[in-house]
Amino acid sequence: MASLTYELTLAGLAVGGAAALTGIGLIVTHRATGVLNLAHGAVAMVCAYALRQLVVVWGWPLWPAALVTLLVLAPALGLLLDRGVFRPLARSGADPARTLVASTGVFVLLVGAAVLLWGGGARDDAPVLLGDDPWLQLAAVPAVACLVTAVTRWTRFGRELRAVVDNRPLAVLSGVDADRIAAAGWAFGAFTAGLTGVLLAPYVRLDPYGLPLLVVEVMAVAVIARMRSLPVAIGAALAVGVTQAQLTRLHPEGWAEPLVRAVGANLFVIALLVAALVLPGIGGKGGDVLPPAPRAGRVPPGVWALAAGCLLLPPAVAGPDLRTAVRVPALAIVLLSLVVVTGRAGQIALGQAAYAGLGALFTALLAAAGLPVLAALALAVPLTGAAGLLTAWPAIRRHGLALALATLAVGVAVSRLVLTQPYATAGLAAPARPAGFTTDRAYYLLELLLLAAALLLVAALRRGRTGRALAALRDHEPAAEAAGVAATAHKLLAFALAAALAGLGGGLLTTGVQAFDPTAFDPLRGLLWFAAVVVLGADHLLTPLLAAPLLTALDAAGPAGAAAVVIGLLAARVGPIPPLTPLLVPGDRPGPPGPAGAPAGAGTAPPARVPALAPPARGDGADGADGSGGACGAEGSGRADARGRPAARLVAEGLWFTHRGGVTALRDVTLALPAGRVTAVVGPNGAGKSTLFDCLAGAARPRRGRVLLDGGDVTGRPAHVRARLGIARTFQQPALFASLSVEENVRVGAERGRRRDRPAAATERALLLTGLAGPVRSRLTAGLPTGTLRRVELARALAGDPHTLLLDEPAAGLDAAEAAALSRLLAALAADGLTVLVVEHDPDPVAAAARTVRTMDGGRLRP
Ligand SMILES: Nc1ncnc2c1ncn2[C@@H]1O[C@H](COP(=O)(O)OP(=O)(O)OP(=O)(O)O)[C@@H](O)[C@H]1O
Repeated sequence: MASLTYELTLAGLAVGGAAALTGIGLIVTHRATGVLNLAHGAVAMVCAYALRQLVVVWGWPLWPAALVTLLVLAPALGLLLDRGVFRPLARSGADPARTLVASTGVFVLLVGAAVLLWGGGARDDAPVLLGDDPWLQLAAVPAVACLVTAVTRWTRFGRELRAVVDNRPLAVLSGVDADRIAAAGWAFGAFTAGLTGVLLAPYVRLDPYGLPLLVVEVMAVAVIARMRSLPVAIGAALAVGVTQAQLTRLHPEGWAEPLVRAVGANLFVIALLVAALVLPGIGGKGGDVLPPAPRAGRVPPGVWALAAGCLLLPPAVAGPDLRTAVRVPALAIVLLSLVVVTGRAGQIALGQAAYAGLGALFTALLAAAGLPVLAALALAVPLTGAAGLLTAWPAIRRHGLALALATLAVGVAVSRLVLTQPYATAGLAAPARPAGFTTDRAYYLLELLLLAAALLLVAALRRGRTGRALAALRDHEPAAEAAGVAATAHKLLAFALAAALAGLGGGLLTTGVQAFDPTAFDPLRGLLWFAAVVVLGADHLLTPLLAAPLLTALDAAGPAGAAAVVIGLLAARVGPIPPLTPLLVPGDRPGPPGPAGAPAGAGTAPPARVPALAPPARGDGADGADGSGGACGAEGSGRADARGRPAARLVAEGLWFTHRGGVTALRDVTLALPAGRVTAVVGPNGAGKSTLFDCLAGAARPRRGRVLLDGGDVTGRPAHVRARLGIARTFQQPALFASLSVEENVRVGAERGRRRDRPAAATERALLLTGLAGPVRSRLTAGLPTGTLRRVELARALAGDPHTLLLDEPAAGLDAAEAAALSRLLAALAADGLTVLVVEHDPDPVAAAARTVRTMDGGRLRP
């Protein structure tokens, strides 16, 4: 028994050692470059194949071949990735999401290239580098860790590396060559990837798919180590490795047996799932979702015709056998799911293949249980949607890197723990096609019908209120929440709907090809589909219609791996070349929904006492009413308290707030905002004004104290709820939804604010009030002058019919005339009963016009 324990521990330590090497490589690359290299495993696989090529095919002696592979080839590959992909991205200031897309592209590209070069089959003749002694393999771990520690602690390079990690711009200013540091990080990361691949290949079968995915699984250890601590990564890797090995001793009887076996074989997957979903996310918050393409555009009718032609061609020209073609509409529906979740909602979704697989599995299981296949499909779709909801719940609070990892972890876990497990799929037959649709041609037409229905559904979603809210969240999450959009609910909706659509596609696919094949829903497929949709234009309905025939044709007609190489090349270059919406005509954007439905006349005009904002004289395309009307100083029509003073509508009561870094930004701040008055808070940089503002608007929660609205405690209410209660806000930097037109920006506020019953009329009124009712209403906000952007933000805030308006430095970037017009407007709105808070740096014209001006300093309001 003791010797079995020893043997198993040793085997576990060997696996854990390889995992630890992966963790070290990932952490070092991440620290030096800021990139979590998803393609680490693909580099490992390429190096393992290269060593095999040198030794087995070309007959080189083992050690020279290993030295060439690890010390020349692997670092060269790392440098190539740095120069060819990631450095241009870093220089162009690409956000983390785009970098992730590029690393997904590199992953797909390397796998495709390996399949092209060496074929897709598994090989079991990988050269063994360190013999059978696991201690030797294990010794490599502390050796590499010590090397890394010594280099980072005691060399000039290490000091510079730490300087770059701490503050890259500052390090560059003090003469550190950050590019050199990043290049070295990539070279070293690729070396460790190579070492992992070469050590692991003899123990697992060498194939282009398995090894990269194995390395994805062991990413868990780097995540557990918060991409930071080498000892934690090593400890976690060894612990999981040993536990996994020891689990093989358990042999429970009955139903638990296959489950324990599955868990025992996939403990790293479970660790990844837990690390990605349960541990606090790595990476920052906000602004790191996939950005929209800079311009949506009108698609020339010819392109739509081409797409329709591609889809209609097979049944028109091919004979009765459409074996390959039946994959196309099903795949298009799966890809359409990515248009919803990634394109419209901006969420990185790397695990979509899992939902397609679950849809296929549910359809097959329900059909096997005796349901007619269409009923099985109809039930499988909501079931998959529910699975999407369940898995999205912990994932949606994450952003960027953490979200990518969470969705990838879900994809890998579903594939490993469900789709490939005998307890879920043993003896499962593909569902028979529905009666009347048994021939390929008839089935294809049925799929086309369902695809058309799915397209119509998604088109309606995108055009409507929900689509605008999703785009708003994607473009600027804090601003969307401030406008009243419930972020969590909308993201869940996007994930669940996308999962349901992917489930429909998966169910159709498995019924179409008459086989349940788990490899069709492998996590690598998920990466390929994600990359394909992103490079062809994620937020466009045409993308799935073009990508599905392209991928299917490349798979069927091209050499194996060709589709992955093409898509991988495009995705890896997605940063350096302009974002790919090649089929769209720039600038030729159809106008947003017009004022149709808005009642004409009095219903849309600003109230007589409120002057509209003057359009700037610069001629930015805006037009509107003349701002000369004057209700200046006509404040104070709000309700009054017993002593005749206006009653306070919004009250901050003894607020204390401490930021994460330990800075106490608010110290016992009490402020009452009377209804029907403009109140200003002025103060120097760092006084705490924005923090107070965030506490009032619901973007931050005070440590102590309360926020009261009309006497009710709203301290715990989030930003979108406060917007619905009537508190609207603007931001210090204009925060707008870049992919929406001016009018659509305002419309989001009208649809989500305090009064939502007549959004078209409310939008029109806000546009008129802010001088934006002319042609500028259909412009995208990118490129508009700051003064106009501030007016769009104000219009969005006013469109929800708030009773309280919080304005953060509204005069910043305005010229004197614009600022004067703004203070006239605010005074008139206050005269109409609006409660206004203006936070300003200096007592400028806007703040000066306020009835009450309070000064803030060092987190306290002066009496
Ligand atoms: N996210 C944050 N994390 C840590 N500290 C913060 C954060 N935001 C602000 N602070 C600190 O809190 C204090 C108050 O900052 P705040 O932005 O509220 O001041 P402010 O008066 O609005 O200044 P400014 O006009 O420059 O925006 C400052 O010392 C600032 O450095």
